[in-house]
Amino acid sequence: MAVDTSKFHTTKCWQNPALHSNFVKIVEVGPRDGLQNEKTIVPTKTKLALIEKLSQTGLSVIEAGAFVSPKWVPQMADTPQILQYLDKHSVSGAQSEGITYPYLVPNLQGLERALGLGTTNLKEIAIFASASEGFSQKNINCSIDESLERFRPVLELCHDRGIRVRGYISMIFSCPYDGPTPPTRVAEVTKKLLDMGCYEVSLGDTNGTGTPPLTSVLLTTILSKPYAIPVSKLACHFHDTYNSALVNAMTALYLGVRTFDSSVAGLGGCPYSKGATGNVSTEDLTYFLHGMGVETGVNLEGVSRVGEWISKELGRSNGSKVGPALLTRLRTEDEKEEKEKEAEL
Ligand SMILES: CC(C)(COP(=O)([O-])OP(=O)([O-])OC[C@H]1O[C@@H](n2cnc3c(N)ncnc32)[C@H](O)[C@@H]1OP(=O)([O-])[O-])[C@@H](O)C(=O)NCCC(=O)NCCSC(=O)C[C@@](C)(O)CC(=O)[O-]
Repeated sequence: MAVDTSKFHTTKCWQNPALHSNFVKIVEVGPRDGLQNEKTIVPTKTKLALIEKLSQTGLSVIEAGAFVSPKWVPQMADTPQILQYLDKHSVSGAQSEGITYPYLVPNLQGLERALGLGTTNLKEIAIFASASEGFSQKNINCSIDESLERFRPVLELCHDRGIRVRGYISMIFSCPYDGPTPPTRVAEVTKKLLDMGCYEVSLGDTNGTGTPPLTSVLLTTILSKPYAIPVSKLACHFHDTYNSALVNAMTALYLGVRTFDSSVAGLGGCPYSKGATGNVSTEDLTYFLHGMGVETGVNLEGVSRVGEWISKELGRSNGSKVGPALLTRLRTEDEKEEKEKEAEL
């Protein structure tokens, strides 16, 4: 019997009747998570061009850099110049208006470096904790509890200055140093970050070892008592190392998550998690979400062109499957149209 595939395009098979929002916010992390692991230092002008190009694709949040120690992550040493540039351009009414550009901040020193620049464009920062002790030590040189204590004055100062704070948690499923991560540990750290004043917590599958059952168990644990964290406070940050980011996103979508992080061209990796590759690409995530009948506000063709451009600039292969396929199809269609026009003359 023939299958009527047209139904697949109209039936919102993911839609849980208890959840109403049909909009997903995509947080683009390419300029930070995507570039932080590049071996050769990417010129500041390339980073700025990337941010400007991404700013024209309908994305509403673009993580722009990290005020971390330049000795630890040299690639992020020019973040002050990036913040200053974006400040000037948003003030003069450039296309970046209405877009949030958050920066990673590991401690008070990082926040003070950012505030010391005297810009008006610092609207949001992100602090980053870990669900595993081993990664916490390797990444930020302290235990999970110590990191939360370091974040307290950061949150207080941000609160005074009206700066929103997002929280990240790394190694939500497993850690290369400590092995499997208990879901209750992730739930505890999530609750602590929210209680301290983060408006949202992004759950990071840093090494991409998640699967749909693991995603389901983790989210159900966080959403259920005794944690009972509202799903609107959660975002998912899936790396695609084992090619499972989209099926995990599907699982999270079904459970009500409406914010996902991704990286143009699938750029990225974490300097302190060996073998970790990039986030799910923004192109693949956008195509998948649009195919599910979800709105994102992101222009898929536009972001695919940015993915093609940055891959060439960095001299690496494009980590997106959708971007190159879509652009090839569009070019083939254009050529066909040209030939038809010529034939008519
Ligand atoms: C947290 C520290 C600073 C601790 O590093 P430390 O060495 O323990 O810090 P310290 O307080 O002892 O200071 C040592 C030196 O660093 C300086 N320093 C201290 N703080 C800063 C700062 N903010 N900015 C600039 N300089 C700083 C400080 O001034 C001093 O300089 P010195 O006296 O030697 O010249 C360090 O470990 C660090 O910067 N780590 C960042 C690592 C990182 O960026 N990792 C990647 C991002 S996390 C990630 O990718 C995961 C995520 C978010 O995407 C989600 C996921 O996928 O899981």
